Amino acid sequence: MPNNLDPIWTRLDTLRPAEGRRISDLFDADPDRASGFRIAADGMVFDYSKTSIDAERRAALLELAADLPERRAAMFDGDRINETEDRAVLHTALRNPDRKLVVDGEEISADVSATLDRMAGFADAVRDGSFAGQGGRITDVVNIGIGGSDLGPAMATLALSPFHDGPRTHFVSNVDGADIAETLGGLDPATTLVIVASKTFTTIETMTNAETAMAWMKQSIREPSAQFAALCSAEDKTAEWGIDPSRVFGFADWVGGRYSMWGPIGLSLMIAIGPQHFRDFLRGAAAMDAHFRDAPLAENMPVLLALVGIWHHQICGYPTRAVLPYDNRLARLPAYLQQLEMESNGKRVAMDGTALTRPSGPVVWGEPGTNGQHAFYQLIHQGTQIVPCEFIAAARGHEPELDHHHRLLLANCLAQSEALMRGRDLDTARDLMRKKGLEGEELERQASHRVFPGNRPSTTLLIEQLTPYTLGQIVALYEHRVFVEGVILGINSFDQWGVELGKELALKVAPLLDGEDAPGHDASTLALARDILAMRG
Ligand SMILES: O=P(O)(O)OC[C@H]1O[C@H](O)[C@H](O)[C@@H](O)[C@@H]1O
Repeated sequence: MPNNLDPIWTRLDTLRPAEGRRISDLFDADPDRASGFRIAADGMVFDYSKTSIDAERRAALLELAADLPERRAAMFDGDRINETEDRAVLHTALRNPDRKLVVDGEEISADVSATLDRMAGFADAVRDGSFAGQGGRITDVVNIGIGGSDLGPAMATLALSPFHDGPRTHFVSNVDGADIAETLGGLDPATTLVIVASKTFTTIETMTNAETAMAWMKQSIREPSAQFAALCSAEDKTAEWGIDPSRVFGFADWVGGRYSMWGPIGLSLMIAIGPQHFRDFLRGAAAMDAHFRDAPLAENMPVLLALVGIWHHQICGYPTRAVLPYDNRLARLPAYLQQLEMESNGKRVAMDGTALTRPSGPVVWGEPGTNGQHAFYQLIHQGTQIVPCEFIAAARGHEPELDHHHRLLLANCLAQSEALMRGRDLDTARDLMRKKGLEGEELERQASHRVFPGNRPSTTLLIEQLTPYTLGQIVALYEHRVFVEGVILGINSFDQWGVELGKELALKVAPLLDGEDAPGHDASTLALARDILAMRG
C-alpha cells in the first residue's frame, strides 16, 4: 500500500466514531449538513450526510486521494496500469470514441467508432428484419456468456426494459444444463440468434453452452452457424465455429471483462433497445467520465462514493456493504456490482506484491427495495453488525398511471435511511408498550425487543428517471469508485488471479466423476466424488 499514506491512515484510525457519537447529532451541530454533504451533478444527487463523516473526517479522507489525479490521468491516457497483465485499462475509450488516443503506437478511436457502427448496423438489421433467421425474422436473441460477458448486458437489459423494442433477449450463463435447457426450451431455432459472448473465447461454461446451442440448432436448421454471432478479443478463435466475420465483433485486451459492456459485449443490449438508446447509454457514462476527470476531488461523485466506502470498511471495520435499489428494474445491479467491486478489489497484495496492511474490498450484496425490507432489513436495523446501506432511487417511474406505487416506493426508501439513522430509544419503546397496556417486567422485556439502536449509516443516490443515459452514469460512477478505492489501497483493480485456482482444479476433479483415479486430491473431495458416483448409479 502507498507508504506515503501511512500517517493519514493512522490519523483516520483516531477519528473512528467513538461510542455515543451519533450521526443525528451532526445534523444538530451543522444546520447546513444536508447541503454540505451531498454532491449534485448532471441531474444526479449523491447524499452522504447520513454517515458519521464530518468536515474533519472528510478532509482527512481526501488526503488519501493524493495520488489519484496522477493515476486517473494514467488510466484515461492508456498507460499500462494493469501491471500484472501488462495491459492498459481503457473501457472509457469505448464510450468516448471522439477522443483521439494512441495505444501501442496505434490510434484506437477510429477502430472503436468503426466497431460501434458495425454493431449498430447489425443490430438494426436484426431489429428491422433485414437480417433474418432461416425461419424468418429474429424473434429471440440468446446471449451466451458468463461473468463480465453476462452480468452487464443482463443487468442493463432488465434495467432498460421500458426502452426494449427489439426481439426478446435471453441470457444463459451457468454451465448447469438447466440454464440453457430452460431457455432454449421455449424458443424456435429458426428465428433465434445466438450470441456467444466471451472475451477469451475459451471459458468452459460459455463454450459448453455454445456447443449445446449449436447442436440444438443443427437439429432443424440447415446452416446453424449463420444464426450465430461472436463477441470476443480473440477473433481467430471464432473461425472454427464457422461464424462469418461480418458477425464477429472484436475488442482489444485493454477492455477488462467486467468493464466490457460498453463495446461488443453490449450487443444483446443494443439489439434490445436499439443503437440510438445504446449511444445514450454511452453518453451517460462519458458524462460521468468527464465529471470524474474534471470535478474537484471534494465535489467529485466517484471520489466521495469511494471515500465513504473506505471510511466504512477500512476505517470503521464494517464488513459488508448493501446496495439497495428502490427500483425493481435494477434487480440485477447488486449482482453486477458484486463482480465489479469484489473481483476488482478483493485482493490480498498491493501492486508491488507486498501483503496489504488494511482490509481490501468489502462483501457487496443487496436486493431491490421494498422487497428486502420484508426479508433481511431486520438484521440491518437490529442485528449486532453494522451494514452501511447504499440506497438508489429514481424520482419518476415509467408507469405514470401507477404513480401512487412510485410515491410509496420512494417514501419507503427515504423512511429506511431515516429509521436507520434515527433508531428508537428505550424510553420511546417503553411508552409504546405502556400504551399497549403492559407494565412491570413484561413491559421491560417487550420494550427491549422494540429498541432500534439507530446511528446506522447510509447514502442515497437519486436520479430523475432510469433511462439509458442515467444507467450509463450510474455504472460509470461505480466503475470509477472501484478505481479510486483501488488507487488508495495501492492494488491492481484490473486483474482477477483469484478465479484461476478453482478453474484449474475443476479440470483435475472432472476425471473423478468419470470413475477414474486422479492423483493429488484430499480425502474429503475423494469421498464426495465417490458419493456422487454412487448416487448417480
Ligand atoms: O468473457 P470471458 O473470457 O468468457 O470471461 C468471463 C469471465 O470469467 C472469468 O473467470 C473472469 O473471472 C471474469 O472476469 C470474466 O468476465
